[in-house]
Amino acid sequence: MTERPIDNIRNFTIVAHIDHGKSTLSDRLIQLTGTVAERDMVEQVLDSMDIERERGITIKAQTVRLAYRAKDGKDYILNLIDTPGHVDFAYEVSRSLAACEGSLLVVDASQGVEAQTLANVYHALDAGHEIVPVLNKVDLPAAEPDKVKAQIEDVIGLDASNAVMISAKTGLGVPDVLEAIVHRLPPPKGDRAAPLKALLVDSWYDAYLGVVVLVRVIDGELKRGQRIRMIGTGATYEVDKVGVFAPKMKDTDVLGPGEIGFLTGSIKEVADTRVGDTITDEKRQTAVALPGFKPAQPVVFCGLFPVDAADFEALRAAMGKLRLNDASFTYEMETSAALGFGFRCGFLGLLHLEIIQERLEREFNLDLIATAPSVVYRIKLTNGEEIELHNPADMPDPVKVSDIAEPWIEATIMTPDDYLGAVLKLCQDRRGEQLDLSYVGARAMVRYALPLNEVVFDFYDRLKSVSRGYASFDYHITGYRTGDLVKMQILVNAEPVDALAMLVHRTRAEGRGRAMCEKLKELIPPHMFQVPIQAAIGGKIVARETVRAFRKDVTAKCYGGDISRKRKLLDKQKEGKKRMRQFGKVEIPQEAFIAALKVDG
Ligand SMILES: Nc1nc2c(ncn2[C@@H]2O[C@H](COP(=O)(O)OP(=O)(O)OP(=O)(O)O)[C@@H](O)[C@H]2O)c(=O)[nH]1
Repeated sequence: MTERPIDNIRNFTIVAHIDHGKSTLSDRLIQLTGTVAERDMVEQVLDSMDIERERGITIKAQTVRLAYRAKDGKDYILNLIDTPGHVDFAYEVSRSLAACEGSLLVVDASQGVEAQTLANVYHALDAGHEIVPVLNKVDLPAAEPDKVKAQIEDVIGLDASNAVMISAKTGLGVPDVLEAIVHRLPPPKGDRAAPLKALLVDSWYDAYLGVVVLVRVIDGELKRGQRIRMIGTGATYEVDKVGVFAPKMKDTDVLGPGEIGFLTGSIKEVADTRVGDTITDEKRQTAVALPGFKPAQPVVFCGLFPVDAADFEALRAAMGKLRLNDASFTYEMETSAALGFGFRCGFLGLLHLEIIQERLEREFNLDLIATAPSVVYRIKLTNGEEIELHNPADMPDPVKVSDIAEPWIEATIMTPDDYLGAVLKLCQDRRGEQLDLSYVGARAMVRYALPLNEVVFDFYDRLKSVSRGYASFDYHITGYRTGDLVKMQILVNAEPVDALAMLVHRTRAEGRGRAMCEKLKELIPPHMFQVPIQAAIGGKIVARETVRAFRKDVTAKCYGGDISRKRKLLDKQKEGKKRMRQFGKVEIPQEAFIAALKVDG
């Protein structure tokens, strides 16, 4: 096999705000370089998971190697590492960036710079990337490329005078992107004669190959049969296969400096690999390890319980399978008085939670109840001990608590001026503190400090609704602050429902309690007796609603003797019952648990 000269390699990512056309451009690049035969071209090759394709979002970093003959007649290898576009998966962005030398900054010419454009481009600049601005969607009548160029220069401070103008949809200008990658992004640097040094970019479980490790070789060579050592974990393996993504996995004999590819060995579990670790040769080790990354920490927790208690083991098995490919998702067994056996699960954010829940229900055919999402609180006890609280139901007795701290974030929101008032009000209502307000053309850019607790429920949905979809949002966690937080219980028919317990700020407790009771009143069907719903802090009731008594007779409307129709209705009601949970004498529908929390107090 011919050695690939390092000067002819380009490793790059595409950074963009959601929907600005990253996937469409990736597909075009794959198509133009003939990497995938025309007949195999499924739209959006890189977004391979079903849910990713349906929701149009990218979750796992994917890689593809493009072979490109440039106008100068030279053959190049272009490695594209895809990056996820959603804030929940920001950590996956930084690992992809670390494997590359340059980025394409894709900005929708009809929308301009958005919150995630900024967040992602700053990450790329931090990673030392060379950046080529690309203005996409110039085919749209609303495109204003000159204005957007000025924005890129003013807000980001990048020279946009030679931005590439394209329409990823029609293909216009896309060949210029390939030329820009070759001529404007730098080749990697590395020493083939040096001992092996490679970055462990990502790893996942493949049904046929076992654990597959995505690597970026910095120095030396990675070969089949080589014994390697992971410096961070200390583990050693023999390399079974090395190869590249073209875009399907294809074996090669060796990966040289600057190359991105995969290796397999007798690695048992994804958990045995550490993203950011340095891979070296067992016998001839590199002197200096790479700096590595901080592991992704789950920040949002919730309980997941099977609707049918008999599904508990199936749920455990399904979670184990998902965790194989997603080390950022954590779970441990939990029991709830109301819901029985289930799991306390940790996620990177609300979207991550929804995706995992959806995959469990869809791919594993499970019916689940999710409890209130909660952030991780740090509680100082009067005896000096400090604990982390992942579940409001486990809150210690308030007399033993000296203070409670909650995570805060810094949020960047960009919005058309027309909706600024509504956006500010929303942030203010969520205990936000304004840090900064400036303008980017006709769009306002605000920065707010906000408690994460106020953001996890429905902040993003509310933001989209008050701005008619025009505001964009990005955040990062800045640290913990103590606050006047109290545990609020919800009592249904005088019984506390642990799955609905939550920590709230004292000033917001009454409003939220009232809103939850109102919402539950709508969601809990009438019973044969009155069902009081109460919100309580300690022994004090702060809100109350009542579901009035009513006898539900579904067969009343099928007068006449059609017994099969009657049976069908009764079956349907039984089916409906399965999705209910019994609390004492009261049945609460499954949807109530999340819906009750999506209320604006
Ligand atoms: N008119 C027009 N539409 C485009 C163009 N490029 C992409 N789109 C459309 O814009 C939408 C979003 O494009 P995607 O490529 O899925 O966006 P993305 O940035 O990959 O989104 P994420 O994967 O969620 O980050 C799709 O409906 C595309 O068809 C373009 O050049 N012109």
